[in-house]
Amino acid sequence: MIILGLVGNPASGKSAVGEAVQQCGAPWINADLVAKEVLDAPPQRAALQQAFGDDVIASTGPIDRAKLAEQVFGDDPASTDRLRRLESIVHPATRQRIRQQLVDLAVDQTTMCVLEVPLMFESDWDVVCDAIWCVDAPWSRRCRWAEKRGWTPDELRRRQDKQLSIQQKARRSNWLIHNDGTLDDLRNRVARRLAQWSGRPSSDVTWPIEVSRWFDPASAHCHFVRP
Ligand SMILES: CC(C)(COP(=O)(O)OP(=O)(O)OC[C@H]1O[C@@H](n2cnc3c(N)ncnc32)[C@H](O)[C@@H]1O)[C@@H](O)C(=O)NCCC(=O)NCCS
Ligand SMILES: Nc1ncnc2c1ncn2[C@@H]1O[C@H](COP(=O)(O)OP(=O)(O)OP(=O)(O)O)[C@@H](O)[C@H]1O
Repeated sequence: MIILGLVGNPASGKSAVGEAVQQCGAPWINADLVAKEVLDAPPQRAALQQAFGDDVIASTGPIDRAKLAEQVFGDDPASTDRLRRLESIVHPATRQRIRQQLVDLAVDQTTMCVLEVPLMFESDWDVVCDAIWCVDAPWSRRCRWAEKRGWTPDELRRRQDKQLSIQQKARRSNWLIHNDGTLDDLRNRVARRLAQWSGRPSSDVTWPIEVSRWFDPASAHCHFVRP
């Protein structure tokens, strides 16, 4: 199975690229969504309550993600300590679930899947990827998209500062996507790049696209999850 990694700045369009590749027939694993499920699982809830108290999690009811975000995405060292604590609670089970999803896809003879992990390099997921695409967009657009999630520009900046810089991410990726057009432009750029990667002229691109007809899974360089 070919694993295409997606990384980039927060609120830059990684998931939009993930959805575009998924439309080409490659299942999409989104680490943010996996981590969300893990955060609500009973062992992690119990650990969170112990670490962060009733302020972020009452004994019943959902975890207050906004309050937790306030506690961990600050600029001060105490916030960084709390973020490390949160990661130590959430990351091991998240890693395990992602690994299992990859194995399941490989067992199903999937040709290609997309693995979107904001902390791709920080958590060493890059080593399982056959290629990595890095997504970025102009700051003004990202602020607009972040605002729709209720984040201020300062909140967007603070989250970004907790990650490797976009220059470091781009340097360690195979392709930097500037998400500066429409969603249709993005989708078509993705399709053209997939065509190029599979050795087809990009003029060949006509929708619908099926990556299983374009790629030979045996060409995957990483056999980590081969059953
Ligand atoms: C603090 C939490 C509850 C805030 O939830 P919220 O719904 O506001 O954000 P969401 O989870 O959708 O993340 C949005 C973006 O924030 C950034 N972000 C999230 N966690 C981290 C982190 N540990 N370090 C740096 N940036 C992060 C990423 O760019 C991510 O795409 C949540 O982000 C969390 O549980 N984080 C720890 C788990 C984690 O590291 N997830 C990242 C993928 S493994
Ligand atoms: N080219 C575009 N034109 C218009 N809207 C876009 C474009 N690219 C992304 N968006 C929108 O911007 C928002 C943020 O995009 P997306 O969720 O893909 O970012 P992300 O990088 O995955 O964010 P994060 O990792 O922080 O969760 C979404 O609502 C998405 O639909």
